[in-house]
Amino acid sequence: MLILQIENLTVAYRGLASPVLAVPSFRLGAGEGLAVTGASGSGKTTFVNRITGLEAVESGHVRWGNEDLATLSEGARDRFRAAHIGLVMQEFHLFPGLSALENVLLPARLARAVGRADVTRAGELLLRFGLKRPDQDVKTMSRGEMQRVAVARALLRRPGVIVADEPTASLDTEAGAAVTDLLLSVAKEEGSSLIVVTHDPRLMARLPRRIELAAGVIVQDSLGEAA
Ligand SMILES: Nc1ncnc2c1ncn2[C@@H]1O[C@H](COP(=O)(O)OP(=O)(O)OP(=O)(O)O)[C@@H](O)[C@H]1O
Repeated sequence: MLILQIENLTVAYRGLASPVLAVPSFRLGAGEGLAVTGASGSGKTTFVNRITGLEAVESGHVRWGNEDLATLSEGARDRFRAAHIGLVMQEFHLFPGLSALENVLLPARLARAVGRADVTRAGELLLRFGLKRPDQDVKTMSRGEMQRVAVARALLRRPGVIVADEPTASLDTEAGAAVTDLLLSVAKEEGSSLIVVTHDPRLMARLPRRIELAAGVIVQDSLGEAA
């Protein structure tokens, strides 16, 4: 169970008058759900890339429990992410030519030896997600099916934190609703924190807390409104 605590996080690029992200203080309790919204260019991806350790925290602190991503090397951040964060991206990043099952297992295969328990869990996740053909090549799947494979892959190692960047953006209403249901129900069952970047009002409405970014600043936080 990991609490997210951000302090004085600033991301600035040379030549730009102001930082693209400036978060003086932010906290998300373990197991909580958060929607991150904001116009194009407001800093959502920048935020996600820093809290997941995909990119270095050069100014400020991003702590998950006692681990400060600002103090970790790229390799250590990668290991931290592999152990604790399940990532679902808008572009699914699946490998065509590999089956659904192999795609779910791939990150685990790259990180370590894959055991029978991993294969069993991968198959169970796919089945639960309504994908009855684990051997189907992902390149023959619909977008909704591919996104469900990507969600299954993110959940294989039971991450304490699930981060999804526009997980329903390229899906039709029905497929988007299916992916939303899966993310919410699995996060709840496993007690995982769930952070979702989204413009999708249906998805937003189902998360207990919402922040809005504008020009790199959190301009609205529904937690503050409720208090
Ligand atoms: N490497 C970079 N160098 C300069 N500017 C950058 C760099 N990366 C991002 N930016 C700028 O930072 C701002 C925030 O970008 P970011 O991708 O986080 O926005 P976003 O909210 O995710 O947008 P979208 O919804 O369009 O994906 C943008 O103005 C972008 O142009």
